[in-house]
Amino acid sequence: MTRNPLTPDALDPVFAPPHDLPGTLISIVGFDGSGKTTQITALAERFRAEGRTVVETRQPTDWYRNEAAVQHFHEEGGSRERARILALFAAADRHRHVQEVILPALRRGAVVICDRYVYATFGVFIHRGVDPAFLVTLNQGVPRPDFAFFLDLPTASLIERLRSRDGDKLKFEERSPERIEAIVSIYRGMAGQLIRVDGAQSREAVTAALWSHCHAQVTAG
Ligand SMILES: Nc1ncnc2c1ncn2[C@@H]1O[C@H](COP(=O)(O)OP(=O)(O)OP(=O)(O)O)[C@@H](O)[C@H]1O
Ligand SMILES: Cc1cn([C@H]2C[C@H](O)[C@@H](COP(=O)(O)O)O2)c(=O)[nH]c1=O
Repeated sequence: MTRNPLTPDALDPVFAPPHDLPGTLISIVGFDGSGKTTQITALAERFRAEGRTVVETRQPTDWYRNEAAVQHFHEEGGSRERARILALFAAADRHRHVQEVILPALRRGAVVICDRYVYATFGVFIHRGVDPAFLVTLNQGVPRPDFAFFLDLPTASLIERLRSRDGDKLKFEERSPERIEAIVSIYRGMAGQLIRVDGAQSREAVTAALWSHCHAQVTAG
């Protein structure tokens, strides 16, 4: 599979100018099993305890996930041509989710915590041979998160967690250490766009690290 490099500034044109809405957008990315769901639940609990309205959401949405071709692609893999087609669908799903869920919640002043977001589409589709510039074009105009975190873990730890959670029911990428490594390297290449957090720490330590980055600004909002 061809892997095109993602240059450090390549992601910048994807984002709209900084939003001035009363809410806060937080994205948490990382390979499957890195602890995103666990941390989103923990952060949401903390923000609610501070009296904030929180919207927990995710991309891709079920509109994308429930499509048979998508499920086949994630379970069994597929060609670069198929990946390009699904990249179009994933971008449509993202723009729809931004317009219908994220922006309305930010306008209401909510803390929106999004599992994955646009970063993950680069991880998945560059690995499958899609040109990064094409992905930038498709996804252009999405709001830049106020905070975007990357939960970084060694491949062996990811595999251990996925196996203990899902047994043998692993997806195409999850079944191969080389594929995991390739996708995680794409996330690491987005340094500068993402705040890296050591996801191998205890659940509580990861939550504390995320909280320390964002709580002051968010609870003041
Ligand atoms: N810090 C941690 N230490 C040990 N185990 C953890 C930690 N965080 C999460 N886990 C466990 O690892 C597994 C994966 O966590 P979780 O479901 O939160 O990851 P995820 O990134 O949301 O996964 P996916 O993308 O596949 O939905 C779960 O069984 C969870 O209980
Ligand atoms: C297009 C697209 C796909 N993904 C992928 C990455 C994951 O393998 C699955 C979602 O898995 P989850 O563990 O159920 O969250 O979809 C993505 O994350 N972003 C995309 O744009």
